[in-house]
Amino acid sequence: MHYLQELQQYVERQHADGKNFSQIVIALAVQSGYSQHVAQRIVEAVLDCGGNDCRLPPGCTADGSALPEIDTSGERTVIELADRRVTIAFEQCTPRMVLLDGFLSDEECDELCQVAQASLEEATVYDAGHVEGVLLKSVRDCDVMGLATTDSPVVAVVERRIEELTAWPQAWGEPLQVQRYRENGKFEPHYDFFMKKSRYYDKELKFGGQRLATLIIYLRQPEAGGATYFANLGMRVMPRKGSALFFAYPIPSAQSGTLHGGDPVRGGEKWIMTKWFREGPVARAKHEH
Ligand SMILES: O=C(O)CCC(=O)C(=O)O
Ligand SMILES: [Fe+2]
Repeated sequence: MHYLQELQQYVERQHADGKNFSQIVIALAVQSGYSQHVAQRIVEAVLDCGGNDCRLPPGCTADGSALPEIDTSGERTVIELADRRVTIAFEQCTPRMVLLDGFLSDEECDELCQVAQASLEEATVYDAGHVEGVLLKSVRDCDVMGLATTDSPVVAVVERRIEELTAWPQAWGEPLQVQRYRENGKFEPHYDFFMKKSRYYDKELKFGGQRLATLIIYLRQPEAGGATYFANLGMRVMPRKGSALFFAYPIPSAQSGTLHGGDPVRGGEKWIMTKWFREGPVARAKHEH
């Protein structure tokens, strides 16, 4: 009882200080060590807001700085971007996640696969003990290539669309990375943020800072398997051509609830394209995962 009262007082104090719903949830998660999901339930209960306030998380980190975010306010189902109407298929507050349909046209998806095809290379993966990415097929089995805006006009179009969608400068994101999974190709559950105690951490942080969020765009859907799997949420997002999945991790730890992977492909090929958003300008061309 005593403990609950302290939690309640903590939340009420934050509220009185003018913090909004998302800020209180994040502050409580950091302070208490609860997952964001549990922290959200506590704040909802204390403020008796039923979570209504969290329709539009303003997109902030624990220290109040900005995050890439997709504006889903107003219970809209469609987002009108300058060059495309996008449908909101699913959204949730914590972890912040938005699934969009029709983010790319079929032609754009095909063109991007075409552009990437000739330059695909075996993917590497970051391992805490190494400064550079390593080949580790048991963890990540797919081929990748980084796209520059000069590779095709469609890359520049998509980069601008992502910038408008997330209100995040293109320069503060890594170059788009196309990934091709063949049959049995997979990506074991992992976090996209950089691990603090790893050997690669300092090197990565120097160029653009920590990763804050991810946008996965599905370019070609496999015949079976290949869902994006959120291991701690028991949630699978099926790869559908042209759709895009956004998720953010304002706290770069397990508390973010964003442990995810790509299920093994069981038929056909799965092609995706990933954008990783950083805290600041990314100052070099090539990135490894
Ligand atoms: O293949 C997937 O669905 C997940 C890809 C992924 O985790 C990433 O690009 O960071
Ligand atoms: Fe990932």
